[in-house]
Amino acid sequence: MLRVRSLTAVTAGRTLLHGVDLDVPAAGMPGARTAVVGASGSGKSLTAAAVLGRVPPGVQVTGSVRLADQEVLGVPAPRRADGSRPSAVGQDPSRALHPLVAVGTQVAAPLQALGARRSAARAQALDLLGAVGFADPRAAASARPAELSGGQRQRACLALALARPGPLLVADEPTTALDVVTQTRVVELLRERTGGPGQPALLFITHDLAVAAQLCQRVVVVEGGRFVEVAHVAELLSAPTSSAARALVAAARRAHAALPPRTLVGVAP
Ligand SMILES: Nc1ncnc2c1ncn2[C@@H]1O[C@H](COP(=O)(O)OP(=O)(O)OP(=O)(O)O)[C@@H](O)[C@H]1O
Repeated sequence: MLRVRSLTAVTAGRTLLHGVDLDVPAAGMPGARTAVVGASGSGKSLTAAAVLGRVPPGVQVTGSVRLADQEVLGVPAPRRADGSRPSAVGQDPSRALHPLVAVGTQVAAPLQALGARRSAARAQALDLLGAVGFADPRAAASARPAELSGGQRQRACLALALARPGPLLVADEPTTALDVVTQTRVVELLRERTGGPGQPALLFITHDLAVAAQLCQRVVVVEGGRFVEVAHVAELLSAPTSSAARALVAAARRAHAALPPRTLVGVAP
């Protein structure tokens, strides 16, 4: 579904991404939920930005990003053909939400655009808001984004991204502003709604290998703008080969040990 080749990002003579390659298979195939994991500043968000056509000004990218067989490098997602337009949930939810429009109206809009009647779209939007963890979906639906907390806005963005059908969901640290319980719920939701037949594939960006391991079958480890290891999550946890992967595994194990059992499933003790 997604094929990135020789992706290089340069700014002011500094190379930020060194010709990286990345594949995310179509939903229903092994690896349809793939995580890019690395320390802060390693190049994760730039990779996601290149896939979404949102590279910051002053950063030049070269190489190839093919999504559903279309070359999309440098083309912002809204300007792409339907079949090659990914949906996104990111670190900064204010980018995705219109500040003046009620959240429920925003989540219902793509459902209506797909042909649902207004009342059906509204009901589905309430279901999605409930699924992302709003205890009172009606109150969330009638709120403007500024009336929500940062974590609530992030969940509203996730509901919006799930309402938009697409070949790929790019989720860049979508759980950072969330408490552990809500984080677990959002990870479960992403596992239910991505990667299966008829669902979008998932490119999941995180610094937290433990979260990636709960959700994704394949992990790509990034360090200093290079993709240093690609492995099945179980292989990576049991036998990491790069120093970056070993550090991530050690950090995930420490976090796992510090949290109650079952909070982080999928990471061996
Ligand atoms: N607009 C920009 N101009 C110049 N350098 C940038 C720009 N955006 C990112 N960088 C640099 O590119 C490198 C990779 O940044 P990126 O945002 O991809 O990191 P990251 O792995 O997502 O980190 P984090 O987990 O902290 O979000 C960093 O060294 C960063 O300073």
